[in-house]
Amino acid sequence: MATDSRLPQFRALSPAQRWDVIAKACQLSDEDRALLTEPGALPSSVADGMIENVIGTFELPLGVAGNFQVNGRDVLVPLAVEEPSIIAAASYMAKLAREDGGFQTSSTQPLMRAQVQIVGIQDPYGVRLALYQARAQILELANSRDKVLIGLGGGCKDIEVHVFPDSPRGPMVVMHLIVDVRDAMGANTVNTMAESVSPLVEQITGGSVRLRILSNLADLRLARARVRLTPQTLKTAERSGEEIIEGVLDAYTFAAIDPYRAATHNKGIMNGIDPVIVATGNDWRAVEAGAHAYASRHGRYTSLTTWEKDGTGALVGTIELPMPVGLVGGATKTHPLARLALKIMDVKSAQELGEIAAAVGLAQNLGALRALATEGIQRGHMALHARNIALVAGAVGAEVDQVAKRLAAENDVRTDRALEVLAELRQR
Ligand SMILES: CC(C)(COP(=O)([O-])OP(=O)([O-])OC[C@H]1O[C@@H](n2cnc3c(N)ncnc32)[C@H](O)[C@@H]1OP(=O)([O-])[O-])[C@@H](O)C(=O)NCCC(=O)NCCSC(=O)C[C@@](C)(O)CC(=O)[O-]
Ligand SMILES: NC(=O)C1=CN([C@@H]2O[C@H](COP(=O)(O)OP(=O)(O)OC[C@H]3O[C@@H](n4cnc5c(N)ncnc54)[C@H](OP(=O)(O)O)[C@@H]3O)[C@@H](O)[C@H]2O)C=CC1
Repeated sequence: MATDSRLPQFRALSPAQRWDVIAKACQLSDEDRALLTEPGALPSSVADGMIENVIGTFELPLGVAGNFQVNGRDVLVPLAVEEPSIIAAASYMAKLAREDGGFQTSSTQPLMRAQVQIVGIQDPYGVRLALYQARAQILELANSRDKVLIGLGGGCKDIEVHVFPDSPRGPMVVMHLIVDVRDAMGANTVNTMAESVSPLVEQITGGSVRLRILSNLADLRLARARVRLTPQTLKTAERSGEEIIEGVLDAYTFAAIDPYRAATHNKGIMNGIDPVIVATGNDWRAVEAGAHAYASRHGRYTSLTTWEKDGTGALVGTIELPMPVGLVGGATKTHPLARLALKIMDVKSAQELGEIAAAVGLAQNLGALRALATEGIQRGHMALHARNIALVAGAVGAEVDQVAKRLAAENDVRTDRALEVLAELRQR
C-alpha cells in the first residue's frame, strides 16, 4: 500500500524510473515488474480465453495519477488511457485537494437489478401483487445456486415489481431481482438468477417471460465523492481563488442547465473514471451506460457533479453515480495487469474501488472546469498533446520533447509544423 501518493517530479523520470518509484511505494515484486516491462503482459493464450476470434492483444498507455488522498488514505491510481492531460489534470487537482483534506467518499451496498419481463397478461396490477405474495419463494429459488456469493452474505435480497399497463405491446410487468453481489460486478450472477426464476414467474403470473437481464441503470449501487477547496488553495499567480471559484460555478451551472454542455462535462468526468475501470479489468461500457442513464434520472440529461460555495466561501464539489465494478469476476482476475492495478491501489472491496474511481472523476471535472473557466483548455491540453504530434511527425528519443516544447512555445501544435521543427533539429 502506498503511504505517500505525492510523486514530486515524477513526470521528469523515464517509465522505468517511474516503475521503480511505484514498485517501492507499493512493495511490488520483480514478477510484477515483468508484467509491465516485458511485452505481452496479456498472454495470447489468456486473451484467447477471454473473447472470440482472438488474433492478438491491443495495448494502451498505463499511467499513475498521484497526490490522491481518499478518506485520509494516500492512493496511487493507475489509469489506462490514450488521451493526454487527463492524468496531469487529475494529479493537479488531487494535489490541491490534499491541502484541504482530500476526497471524502461513501457508497451504497453493492446492489444490482436483474429484470424479468412478463408479457401476455391482462391484469398487470393483479400480477404485481401475486409476485409480491410469492416473494419468499422467488428469493429462495434465486439464492439456491450461488454458494460462494451467499456464503459471503450476498444474494437476492428483494424483488421490486414495475407495471407498464398500456405499453404499445399491451400490458407489461417487469419484476426486478435486487441482488447484493458483494465484490463482483455481478452481471453474470444476476442474469443467471433471473433465468433460474423465470419458470416459477410464468407459473405465478400465467404470463410469458421474455427478457431476463440485468439493468445497467444500477441506481442502487452508487459511489459518491466530495471535495472542498478554499480560495487560498485555488489561487494562482494570475487569478484569485475567489475569481476561479466564480468561474467554476458558472461553468458547472452551464452543464447543469444545458444538455449540450452536460454531455461534454460528463465526458470529461468519464475521462477520469473510465481509465480506472479499464486498468482494473472492469466493464467500462457498463459504467458508462449507468452514468449517463443516471444523469437523465430526473427527466433531463444533466451534470453528474455539483459545485457550490459553502458558508466560508470555499468551493464544494460532489459526484454520485452508479459504479458496477468488481474485484472478482469478468477480466479482473484473468488479466494480469488488472490484478497489478488493483494491487497498486490496494483496494479491499469493490465499493472502495468504485469510490476511488468516483473521486478521480470529480478531480477530473474540476481540472477541466478550472482550465475552461480561466485560461481555456488548449494551453495545458495541447502542450501535452504536442508530444503525440511530435511522435506522428517521426520524432524519436529526445527529439519528442524538443519538438513538443517548440510547438507548445509557439502555441502551434500541428503535424506540418512538427515536421518543419524536426527537419530543423536534424539539420543542426
Ligand atoms: C495540464 C495542466 C495540469 C497543466 O497545468 P500547469 O499549470 O502547466 O501544471 P504545472 O506544471 O504547474 O503542474 C501542476 C501539477 O499538475 C500535474 N502535472 C502537470 N503537468 C504534468 C505532466 N506533464 N505530467 C504529470 N503531471 C503533471 C502535477 O501534479 C503537477 O504538480 P507537480 O508534479 O509539479 O508537483 C492544466 O493545464 C490542466 O489541468 N488542464 C486541464 C486539462 C484537462 O482537463 N484535461 C482532461 C482532458 S480534456 C477533457 O477533459 C475534455 C473536456 C475539456 O472537454 C471536458 C469538459 O469540457 O469539461
Ligand atoms: N450489460 C452488462 O453490463 C453485462 C455485462 N456482462 C459481463 O459480466 C461480467 C461480470 O459478471 P460477474 O457476475 O461479476 O462475473 P463472474 O460470473 O465472473 O463472477 C461472479 C462470481 O464470482 C464468485 N465470487 C467469488 N468471490 C466473490 C466475491 N467476493 N463477491 C462476489 N462474487 C464472488 C461468485 O460465484 P458463485 O456464483 O459461485 O457464488 C459470483 O457469482 C463482466 O465481464 C461483464 O462484462 C455480461 C452480460 C451483460
